[in-house]
Amino acid sequence: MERKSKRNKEKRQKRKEENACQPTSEIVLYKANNQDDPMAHFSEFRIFEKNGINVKLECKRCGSLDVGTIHWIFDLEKRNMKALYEQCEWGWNDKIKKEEMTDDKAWYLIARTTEPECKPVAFSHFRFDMDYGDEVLYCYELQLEEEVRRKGLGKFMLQVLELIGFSAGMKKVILTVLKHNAEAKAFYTALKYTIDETSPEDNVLEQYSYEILSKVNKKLSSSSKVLI
Ligand SMILES: CC(=O)SCCNC(=O)CCNC(=O)[C@H](O)C(C)(C)COP(=O)(O)OP(=O)(O)OC[C@H]1O[C@@H](n2cnc3c(N)ncnc32)[C@H](O)[C@@H]1OP(=O)(O)O
Repeated sequence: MERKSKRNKEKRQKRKEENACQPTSEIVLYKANNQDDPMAHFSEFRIFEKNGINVKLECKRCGSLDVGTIHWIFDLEKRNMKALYEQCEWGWNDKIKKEEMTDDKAWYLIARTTEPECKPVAFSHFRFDMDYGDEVLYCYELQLEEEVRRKGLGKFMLQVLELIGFSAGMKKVILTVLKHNAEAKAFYTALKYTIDETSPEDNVLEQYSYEILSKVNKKLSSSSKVLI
């Protein structure tokens, strides 16, 4: 008994010390959002060469993207998602979507073919943000051109997002998926994303056309490394 209570006391003390060492949410988010390049620590993950795809990843704030890239991002989003949005109460609105996608908080992970073409073929719009009191990497979009799908690039990019988010101290990677987007649902399920506790549940009064999925940062403790 005595040993146990002593151990409990030690545990409580350790937890107290750990909590005292935890930076506040504001600091964690400030640091995450003020990085020059969230991929700086993961240069080895910039290249994806598999199944006939040869692309390079770059990670930039929306404000650092050139007009041509922003135009392509919106065009791909519209080609991939407009019909799905229109199948539910969300509907599609160019102006609202453009505003969301060019918000100051928006970060982009972009895959381009190698030189000399440097043609963009896939992107993710993500943000470091607070969500119900948690610091999260919110994956707003992961969009691939049709010709590069089902070759492992989506999986690779999502894993890079996890690396970026978890190493910046985010508690989870979270996203919203339309329930009738069967391909995306199969993809996130294959990558072990599960229903987030904040996902709304259908009831007799209200049915939701979307669900919120997440993957938790299991290693988040004082002993894990926040790299920035
Ligand atoms: C938060 C959001 O952005 S939701 C919207 C997601 N984006 C879209 O719906 C746009 C159109 N689709 C896409 O851009 C892509 O197909 C994505 C992002 C959904 C998936 O990326 P991909 O590169 O095609 O997937 P990837 O090849 O990495 O697949 C990994 C695994 O996911 C599963 N998977 C992926 N696509 C499918 C599919 N269409 N049907 C069934 N399972 C699938 C498989 O288990 C696959 O492994 P396998 O190929 O060894 O069987």
